[in-house]
Amino acid sequence: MVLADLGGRISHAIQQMTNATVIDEKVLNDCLNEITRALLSSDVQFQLVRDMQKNIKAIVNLDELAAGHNKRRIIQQAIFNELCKMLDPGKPSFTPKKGKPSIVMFVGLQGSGKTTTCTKYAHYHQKKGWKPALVCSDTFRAGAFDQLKQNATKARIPFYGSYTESDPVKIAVEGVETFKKEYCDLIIVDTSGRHKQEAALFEEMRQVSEATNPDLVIFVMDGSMGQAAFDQAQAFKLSVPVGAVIITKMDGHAKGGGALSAVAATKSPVIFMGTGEHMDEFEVFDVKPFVSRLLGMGDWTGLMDKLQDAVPEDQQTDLVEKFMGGNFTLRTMYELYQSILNMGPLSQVFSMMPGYREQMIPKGQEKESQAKIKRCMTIMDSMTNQELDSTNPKLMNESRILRIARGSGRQVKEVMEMMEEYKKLAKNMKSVIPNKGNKNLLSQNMNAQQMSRVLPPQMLKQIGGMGGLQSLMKQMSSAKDSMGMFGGKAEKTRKKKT
Ligand SMILES: Nc1nc2c(ncn2[C@@H]2O[C@H](COP(=O)(O)OP(=O)(O)OP(=O)(O)O)[C@@H](O)[C@H]2O)c(=O)[nH]1
Repeated sequence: MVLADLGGRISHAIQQMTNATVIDEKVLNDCLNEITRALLSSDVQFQLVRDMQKNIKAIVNLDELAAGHNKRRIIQQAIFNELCKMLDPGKPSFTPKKGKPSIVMFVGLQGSGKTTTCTKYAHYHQKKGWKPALVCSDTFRAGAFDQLKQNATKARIPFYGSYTESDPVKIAVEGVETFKKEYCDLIIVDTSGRHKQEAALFEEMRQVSEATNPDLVIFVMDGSMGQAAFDQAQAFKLSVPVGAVIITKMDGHAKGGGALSAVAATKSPVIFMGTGEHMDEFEVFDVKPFVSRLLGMGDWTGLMDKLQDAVPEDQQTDLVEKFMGGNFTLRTMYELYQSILNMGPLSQVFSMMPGYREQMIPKGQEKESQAKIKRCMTIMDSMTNQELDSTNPKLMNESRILRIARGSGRQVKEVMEMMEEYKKLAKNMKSVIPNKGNKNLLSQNMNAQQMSRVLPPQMLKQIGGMGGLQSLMKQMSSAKDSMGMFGGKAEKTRKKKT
């Protein structure tokens, strides 16, 4: 069962229980049995599921619950807490410190997504001001060094490896020494994998670990891994001091069970998850928001963080001012597009909203829309400052349009289409801002109709048109109230991520 289905089945079981007129032993048992079946078919280890059921029953003693107690809330809370407990080993992993050299070694089976994840991890930290570097000590798979080199070059991250040296330990040590001298503060060592858990793989990992003495060993696991996840994670933990886990491919046919089992086997937390092949499809793994999302309750904290990252705080008022003041110029539209691209793939952003279902944004369509946004930005790159800052559409005469098309290498038709889109957006922006004094766009309680007018058309299409937007907004507002209880609320005192 894929992760989205697991969440769906658990929330359905809770909903069934909530619909019952009276919650008695039978209703509770039916609910817990359905959750158990869902978890087992998601490959969560049997013992973990059995313990969870036992714990919930111990907490929710229906006879002892005094009259007046809200049984539903207590049961829901117990299920939520138990799922969180399964994902929380109770101690945080080693966290590298910016400016202080740390060595992080990645281990995992071949094809788990290790090399891709090393680059994502480096890129994530680089964006936050770190100086990462990548070492390829995978001498087993032909082409491994080329892959890392290609990824690293794309992300502008320094790398080290060799086409001729066959000793992985030697390469790892040389790479680490090289980057220490260059004052890199995050030295990431990618190791080789094998298709199966083999003695040779574990011996090689042990030697690389002994020689480089990493501050943190990260076990990378394919999220679609089945029942074998527990044994696999445990085998790695027995060979090297695994301190954290990254689950990859959570976008595809991922089974939530793998994550739960890996935590139990390694007694280490999941710190990130991979949600796609692209560099930015990588998210910090926080237990409460994850379970919240699993139960279809959304992740307000993650969403707020994403929005915060996309438009830096000091520029937020600026952007809103531009919308409010009616000065929706082409430059404003450019900045808006830039923020959308900064947020990363839209499916990732929307997956944080309550009620979101993966099918809402088909993958192919998302790529097409992002490409269209980029095309528009290329066109705007060929405009003069006067054109970008003008609010007079008449300024864009034929000769200017021809010049822009030539300069950007796009067709005249595309420039005209973009101008039409701009005019529509500028008009709609004005119409949805009734109170110029109120700077808080969200507090204006826009309805779906109004919202649809200010969303770039590509974005609206991705959400599933008007119907998709309506259901999304409905679910957002109804789920907002229950968020506090599930810990998914954007806490004001939320810790700052490093
Ligand atoms: N959809 C999806 N694909 C991923 C993700 N992470 C990695 N991949 C893909 O999985 C495949 C294997 O990834 P690699 O990084 O080559 O795997 P590896 O573990 O380094 O393999 P070895 O170097 O052979 O041990 C590649 O096609 C990646 O693009 C993810 O989060 N989502």
